[in-house]
Amino acid sequence: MRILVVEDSKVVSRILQHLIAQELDCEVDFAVDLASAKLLLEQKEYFLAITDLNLPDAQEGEIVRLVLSKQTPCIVLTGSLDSEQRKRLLQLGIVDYILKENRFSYEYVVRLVHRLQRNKNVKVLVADDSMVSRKFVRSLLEQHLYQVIEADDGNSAWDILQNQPDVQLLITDYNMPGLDGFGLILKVREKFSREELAIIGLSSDSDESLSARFIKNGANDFLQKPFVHEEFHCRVLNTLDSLDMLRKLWDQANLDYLTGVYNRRYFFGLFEEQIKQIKQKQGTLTVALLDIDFFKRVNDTHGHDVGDEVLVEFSARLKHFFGQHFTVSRFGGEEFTVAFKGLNEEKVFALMDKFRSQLEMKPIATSKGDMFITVSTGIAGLADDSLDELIQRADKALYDAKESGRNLVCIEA
Ligand SMILES: Nc1nc2c(ncn2[C@@H]2O[C@H](COP(=O)(O)OP(=O)(O)OP(=O)(O)O)[C@@H](O)[C@H]2O)c(=O)[nH]1
Repeated sequence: MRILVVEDSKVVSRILQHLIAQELDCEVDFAVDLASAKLLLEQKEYFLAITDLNLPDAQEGEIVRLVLSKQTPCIVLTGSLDSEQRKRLLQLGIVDYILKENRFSYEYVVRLVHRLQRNKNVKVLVADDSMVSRKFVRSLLEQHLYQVIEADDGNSAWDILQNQPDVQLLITDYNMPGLDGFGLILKVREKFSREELAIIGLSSDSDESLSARFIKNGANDFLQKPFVHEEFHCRVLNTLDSLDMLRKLWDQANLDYLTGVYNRRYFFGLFEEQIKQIKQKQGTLTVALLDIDFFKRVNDTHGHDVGDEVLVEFSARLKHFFGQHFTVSRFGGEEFTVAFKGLNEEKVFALMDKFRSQLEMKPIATSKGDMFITVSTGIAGLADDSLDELIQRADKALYDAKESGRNLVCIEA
């Protein structure tokens, strides 16, 4: 990714250069006037440009028109801006303008660029029965490079969310025929948690209690129509930053830091809950407990880092083999579980034995060369006991597999 900075002040260029190098993974070209910016824009393709408004050879903001004529998103960084200039720039379709006021201004620029990089992969659903309003919101979102999907009422928004669960932000109007904004949010929050989907409510209704009601019903934020560009973008930016933060927190709490598979805490949280339903419906749950054989030798012979590499690749294989349909977790050290809902012990045995033999045949590539490893596995099916007791029974079967020579799968006796 390549960024163009057009700035005649050496101090500002240096600050930007420093912050970009620290925070962003991209290449940067600097131009000090319109002429050199023109040359660069003819030679190279830019993800976006950050430009000063007044340059030594172009005092009237010509640089903005030039950048936009190349279909390059443009952020204006300027010392001052009157309300006429502001209006004109927004109408031209710049991403945003930032006043050079203090260090937070430059940090905001970098945060914005960072966000724009990610926005290309962020889907936003806009639900509004007014086409004019929908198109306006779409145009604002597209200036910030989001992928935009439109729905003209609450019910079609709900259908889209069912089919496209990777939508990260829903922007919904209040008054819509059929299912209104509140009805939609209530339905959505039954299925999508705050880590999965963020919601911003919109309304032109003058009822002043609407914003609080939207938020109490599960929206993250609310915007009163008509709104100005800047407020819209700041709120979307903040909402998505909070979503990212929540997701990071969720990952830290539920995923194993080394291998990225679920951790013990997630496993117990999920199955303590599910076990009740499985028992009520007389369903089946089988757990396999896996332990890499002689793993201590890998660490002792090649070092802890190589041990880590083996754990990472072992988890990746486990996830690849089972992860699409079943729950793979790391319980700690070199011990893992796979939980199989709806499969009995015999079926799980067949799957685990296939995994075991594939692992034995294909060495793991590490920085110290290829390594053959094997795994022992114990299997137990849910009976009339607790999750802890189920794990203990799988552990006993694992002990049998180790005692019987390792590289084996055993079902509880
Ligand atoms: N590299 C690495 N090693 C770990 C990690 N967690 C635990 N271990 C090591 O895993 C090893 C487990 O060894 P043991 O429990 O003695 O078992 P083993 O050598 O696999 O032998 P068996 O299980 O009896 O086949 C120990 O050396 C731990 O230090 C980790 O996150 N990274």
